[in-house]
Amino acid sequence: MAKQNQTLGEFIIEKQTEFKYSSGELSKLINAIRLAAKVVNHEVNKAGLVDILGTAGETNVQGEQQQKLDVLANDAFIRTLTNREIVCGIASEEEDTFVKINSSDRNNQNKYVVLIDPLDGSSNIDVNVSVGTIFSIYRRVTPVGTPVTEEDFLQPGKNQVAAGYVIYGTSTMLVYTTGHGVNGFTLNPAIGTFYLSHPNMIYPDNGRIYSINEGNYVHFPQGVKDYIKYCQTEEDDRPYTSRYIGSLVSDFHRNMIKGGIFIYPKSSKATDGKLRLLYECNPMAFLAEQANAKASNGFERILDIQPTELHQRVPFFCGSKKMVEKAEEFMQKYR
Ligand SMILES: O=P(O)(O)OC[C@H]1O[C@](O)(COP(=O)(O)O)[C@@H](O)[C@@H]1O
Ligand SMILES: [Mg+2]
Ligand SMILES: [Mg+2]
Repeated sequence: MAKQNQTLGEFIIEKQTEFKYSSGELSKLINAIRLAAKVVNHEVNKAGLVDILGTAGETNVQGEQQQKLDVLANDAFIRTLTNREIVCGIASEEEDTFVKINSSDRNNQNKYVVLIDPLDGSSNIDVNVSVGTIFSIYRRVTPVGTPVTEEDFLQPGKNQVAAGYVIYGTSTMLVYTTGHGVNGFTLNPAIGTFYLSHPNMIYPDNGRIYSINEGNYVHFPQGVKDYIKYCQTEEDDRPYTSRYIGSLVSDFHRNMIKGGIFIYPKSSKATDGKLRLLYECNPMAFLAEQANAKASNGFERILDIQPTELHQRVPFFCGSKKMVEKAEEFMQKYR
C-alpha cells in the first residue's frame, strides 16, 4: 500500500517487488526519467536568468519553431536514457524520426521503447506559465537483439506499459501509471527528492470546468460549437467555468484534480486537430482511464487507435467521464 510521503525511489522498488517476474528494467527506466526531469526542472526554474528563453532558430518536423528549452529538454532526456542503456529506441516530438539506441549490441537486449514530448506547452515558456514533459513506454514488438523498427513505436495506446508527465509549475510534480492506478509525486527542491503527495489520483466523474481554445470557435465542427453552448447555458449546474492554460499537461492536471473536460478538436484549419497521438494523446489517455476518466477523438477510444505515423495528430476529448460522454453525444449528432 502506497505510503504518504514515501519517496519515488522507494515507491518504484516497492512496486517492482509486487511483480514476481519483473526484471527491474522498467524501474530503472522510471528512475532515469526521474533524473532527466530534475535536470530539466533545474533549467526551467532559472529560465530568464540564463539565456534559455526564446527560439533556438531551428524548425522541427512539425514545422514549429523550436524553443531553446524544447531542445534542451530533448537533449536531457535522450542523453539520460541513452547513457543508462535501458531502452532500445526513443521517439520524440523534436526528432524527425525515432532514435535507435545501439551503441553496442548489448543495448539491443533492452525491451522498452520510449516516446516523449520533452517540453509541452512551449508557447508558455517565455511567459512563465507552467509547462511539462510527457512520456509513454512500450515493450518492443520486434525481437530483442535486433535493431528497433518503426513498428515498435506505432503501437495502439492500449499496449502502453507505463505513461506519465512532469509538470513544472508552482511546484514540480511527476505523475505516472504502470497500469495500476495513477500516483503523483512532488519534488522537494531543497533536497531534490520526489515524495508521494497525491496517491491514487482519481478524476471526479463529473465537473464544472471546460477547457478549449475558443479563439478557434468559428473553425470548430458543429458538435463542438453545440457542446460549448451547452457548457455556457444557464441550466442545472451550468454555466461551467472556462479555463485554458494552453499547456496540455497543466490543463489535464487541473481537470484531474477538480473535474473537467479538455478538448482540442479538429477544425477547418487543422483537419486532424493539433495534438500528437503517440506522445501527447496516448499517454494522457492511459492516465485518464487509470484515473477513472475517459479519452476519445469525439467518437473512438484514443487507446484503440492504430497509429500509422510517428507524428500523426488526432482530435482529443479528455476528462471527467460524464462530461466526455456528453460532448460525444453532441459530436454523434453530426457524424
Ligand atoms: O495554442 P493552442 O493552439 O491553443 O495549442 C495549445 C496546445 O499546444 C501544445 O502547446 C502543444 O504541445 P507542444 O508545446 O509540446 O508543442 C499543448 O500543450 C497545448 O494544449
Ligand atoms: Mg506538447
Ligand atoms: Mg513539446
